[in-house]
Amino acid sequence: MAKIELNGLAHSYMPQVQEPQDFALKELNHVWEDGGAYALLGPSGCGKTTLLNIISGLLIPTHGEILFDGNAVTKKPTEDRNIAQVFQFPVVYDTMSVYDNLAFPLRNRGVGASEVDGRVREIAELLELSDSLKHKASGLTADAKQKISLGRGLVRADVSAILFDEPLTVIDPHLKWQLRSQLKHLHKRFNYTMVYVTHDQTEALTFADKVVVMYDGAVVQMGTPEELFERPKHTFVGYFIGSPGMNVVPCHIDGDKAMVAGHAFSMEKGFSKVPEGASLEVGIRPEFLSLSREGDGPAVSIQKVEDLGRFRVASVRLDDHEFKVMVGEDQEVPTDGARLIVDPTHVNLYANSHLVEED
Ligand SMILES: Nc1ncnc2c1ncn2[C@@H]1O[C@H](COP(=O)(O)OP(=O)(O)OP(=O)(O)O)[C@@H](O)[C@H]1O
Repeated sequence: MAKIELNGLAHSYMPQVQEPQDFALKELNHVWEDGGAYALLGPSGCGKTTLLNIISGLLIPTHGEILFDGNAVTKKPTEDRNIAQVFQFPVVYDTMSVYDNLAFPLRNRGVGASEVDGRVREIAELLELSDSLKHKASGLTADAKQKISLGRGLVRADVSAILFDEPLTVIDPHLKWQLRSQLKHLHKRFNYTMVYVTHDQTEALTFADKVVVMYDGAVVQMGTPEELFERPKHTFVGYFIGSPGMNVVPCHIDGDKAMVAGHAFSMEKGFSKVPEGASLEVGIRPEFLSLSREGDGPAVSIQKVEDLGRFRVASVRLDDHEFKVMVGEDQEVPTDGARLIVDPTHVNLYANSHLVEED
């Protein structure tokens, strides 16, 4: 498998580029390690497919270059990049058996029959397709066909990378959960370099070692699921990752406190690097807020409480600002006299939507 380097990569679909907004993909410099599992996560239109198509060779970027193990492949066609691809909809040969479908990418490369057999059976076993190897693909359900597509993508061990474009979209929710875990297991076992496009955070967080969060054509953060949760580098990451997402409200700074609507939120750290004139916000995840009748937190009014099974989410109002607060099943939601208690170690400060590093 290969290390993938993206050097100064940017792409515009316009014939003449005039301003930054003309770029569907804004400048990007990244190294994706050999054997890493990367998820490209972001809302519709943020540039995920554009980036994947540049990696696969369907698009030549307007600027920059892409290297596989140090070799530039920027202008090479897909067939010369030695990659496997799995798409949103199944790509299978209906008239062939499941076995022959899985064997196809290997036979196509002239791999010997006994190696083909070993590899096909191993992948079939891991994807729970062993019992249907002799069946014709035409009679199978859409789910089973997509499993074959995944198997065809995973069957060759000598590819530079495997690229997945929303491969679980057509899959039934229960099987989706199972396949996500199987993919993770397959990655651990074979150490593939995997790039996986999705707009589903659960899919990205369970599958990937590193999640690349994209927003408006730019990568706003690349990190482990823990990093994205604990230290979102952009307010968008805070909103997008987590359910419910991070609370983000305007503030100003007074010493080591963030002032929100005249109330002080202690942050227990200094921020001397706040850019002058920037628009400031605090970001606090619902998990790090609580409600109590005691303490010196600001008084809030409870707007509604939603029961989500293992926990409840209280929506509370502090002047004009709404906060979501995660409440455990065994905790009380005070109906009157509620105060908002903030865990100061988990208050993040944002200037013009970007995280301000603490001193
Ligand atoms: N062939 C094209 N010609 C012109 N503009 C395009 C083309 N393909 C994509 N775009 C634009 O580029 C931007 C990024 O699109 P892209 O398909 O990469 O996003 P995405 O994150 O993959 O979205 P989705 O999840 O909906 O597939 C969008 O504004 C889109 O309209």
